[in-house]
Amino acid sequence: MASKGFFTKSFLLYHRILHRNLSIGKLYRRTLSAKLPRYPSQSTSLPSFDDISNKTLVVDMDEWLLKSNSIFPYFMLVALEGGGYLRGLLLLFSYLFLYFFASEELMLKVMVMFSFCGMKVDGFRLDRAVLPKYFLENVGLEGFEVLKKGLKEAKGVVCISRRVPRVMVDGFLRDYMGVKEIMGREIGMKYGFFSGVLMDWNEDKLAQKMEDVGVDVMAFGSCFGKYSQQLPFTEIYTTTEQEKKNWNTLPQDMYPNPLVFHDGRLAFTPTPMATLAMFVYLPLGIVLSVLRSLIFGLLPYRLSIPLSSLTGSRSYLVGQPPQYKTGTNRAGGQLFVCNHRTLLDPIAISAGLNRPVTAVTYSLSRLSEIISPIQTARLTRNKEEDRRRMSTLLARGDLVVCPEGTTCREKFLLRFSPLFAELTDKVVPVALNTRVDMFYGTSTSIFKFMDPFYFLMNPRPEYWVEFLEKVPTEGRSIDVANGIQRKIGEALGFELTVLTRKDKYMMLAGNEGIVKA
Ligand SMILES: O=P(O)(O)OC[C@H](O)CO
Repeated sequence: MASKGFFTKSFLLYHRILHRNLSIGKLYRRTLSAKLPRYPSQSTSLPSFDDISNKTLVVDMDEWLLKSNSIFPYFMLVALEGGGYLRGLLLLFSYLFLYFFASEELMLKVMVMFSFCGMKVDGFRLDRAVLPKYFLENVGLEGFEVLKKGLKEAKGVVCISRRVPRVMVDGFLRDYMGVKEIMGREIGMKYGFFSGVLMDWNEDKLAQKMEDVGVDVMAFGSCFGKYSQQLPFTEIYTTTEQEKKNWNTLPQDMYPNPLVFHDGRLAFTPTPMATLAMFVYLPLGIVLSVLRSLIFGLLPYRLSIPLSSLTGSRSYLVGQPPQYKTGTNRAGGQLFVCNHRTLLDPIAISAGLNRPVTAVTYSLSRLSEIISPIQTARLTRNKEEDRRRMSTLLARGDLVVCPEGTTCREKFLLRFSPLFAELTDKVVPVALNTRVDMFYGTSTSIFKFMDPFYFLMNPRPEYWVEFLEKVPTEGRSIDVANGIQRKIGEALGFELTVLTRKDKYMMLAGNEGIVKA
């Protein structure tokens, strides 16, 4: 009996090994052979899989979805936006120092340590507020098509990130790509803070996941070839970095969820060289920012505009500003309604008109109010009180209102709050646009009083101001507000949304955006 049992067990073991080796052999050949089902490098067509309803796709984010394999910029964003300039500088120097002799794994561990060590776990939102923009700009269209098809038709999709830690990719994959199952490396935590220690990639966890999923698993990413002996993939698709260079970048209009809001100061991808250039430029940027602030704060517009253009900034006036004087309509002044790009919008309008205006504000920091070169007046968010305040101001002179209630960096217009339409019989819509090349002049952080300085710190900040035809405010105020939103949207080529200030702050900062004075 015992020997029979022994033989049965031996036979089963032998069968299992043989079966496994045959499968491995098959996979191994596919992985090494030139006939490997490689993804066509210059084609947008998908690998030839038709019915995938019974299959699960495992997609390696770094190797399949992203065009560039360089992950330094994501760590620099965490270091700079989450930690500050000193942390960013330390990360940059350590990276440049280790670049020539450290292994990829050591570099990764050092980058994680410098970016995360000591950062608070609670409230870590960079994966939702800052990083998605940069990941999206690096998504390859060809790789994305596979993921999209998988999410639509396959039994399941698992996205894995073997290098960039899970806390960094979670927001991007979940909110913008629509992936629900995400596996990645973890970072150690202690007492509510990141320790900065990068945990090893857990191959067993992936193997376990695959076992739960079943046998029909298609893998996308070269790394899977190495692990084909342990993991039960039926097909492996790979690509090389060279091939990915020929991939197209995912166009913005194909983002599964549009990127309306994002946060963070940096307006460029912080590669090592770009970051170094930014640090070298920073002292000059600070001088420029102070100089430009003084120019606009102290000099009349006929001097400040040409002088500031000598410092590199540009303002463009599209079309003619309205030709009339203050006090010619029944309300006293003229009501200007604009979209909101930065805190400097009313100043840009005032410069375009070449006369002072008053701007109504909501949740503006006390410092911004004090240093503002034009008069500002607070709103309360109490409709009756705000109507009263705005009517009084309008009776005294020209008034600028940004009915979106918060700034938007991308080519979208938020919902226009309709109160302004109840104040006067005609309003002048103003379409505004800005361009920055190094720093964003808006934020949701506690340091938002720095916003205008950051805008003016850019090497070449630009403003476009376009005064549109006057619009009568007849009919329901909400229709008037929507009509003006549409007019400004058409002038700028921006998309209209019904999103609000609250939506923006909830998404980026996890609060309602009420700044304490
Ligand atoms: O800083 P934001 O983008 O919330 O906009 C602030 C508003 O201009 C305050 O009135």
